[in-house]
Amino acid sequence: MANIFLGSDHAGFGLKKEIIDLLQNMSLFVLDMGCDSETISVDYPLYARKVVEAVLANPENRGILICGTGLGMSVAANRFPGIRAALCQELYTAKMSRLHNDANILVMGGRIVGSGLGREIVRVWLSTPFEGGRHQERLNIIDSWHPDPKDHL
Ligand SMILES: O=C(CO)[C@H](O)[C@H](O)[C@H](O)COP(=O)(O)O
Repeated sequence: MANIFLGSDHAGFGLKKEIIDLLQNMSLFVLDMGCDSETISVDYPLYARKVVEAVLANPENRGILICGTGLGMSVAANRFPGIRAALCQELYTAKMSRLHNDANILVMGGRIVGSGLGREIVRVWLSTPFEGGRHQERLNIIDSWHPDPKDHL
């Protein structure tokens, strides 16, 4: 299984800690790229970028980003070619984001998703494969717009 890189702002810090606990219990390699506190206000794009760079370094890598709503993190991460960041606040979207979109970053809102649901979303997201086929052809169209993602880092 891939290495998993996590990032949050202050609003996502609590849920991120829950998810790290889950992933470590699953014996996965996990790296927390910050932030480190829920009491100090920070800027989510800085943490989105750290995780984006780690995910783009190896196609096997995955990322999980958490802010208050998940919106800021998904907007920031999806600015980067090669990133397919999926904002998932329930299980169906989490499953489909892997089956159809080959999402390489999962985004959640720490002020929306509780720890029980958040853990289930992560379990489903990590265990669902990409279907390929017509979905790969659609992703190829997107990738053709920016052939080398590293040019945009
Ligand atoms: O989506 C977001 C930003 O667009 C996130 O939810 C942030 O976590 C949120 O904006 C942080 O809000 P705060 O009032 O600065 O805690």
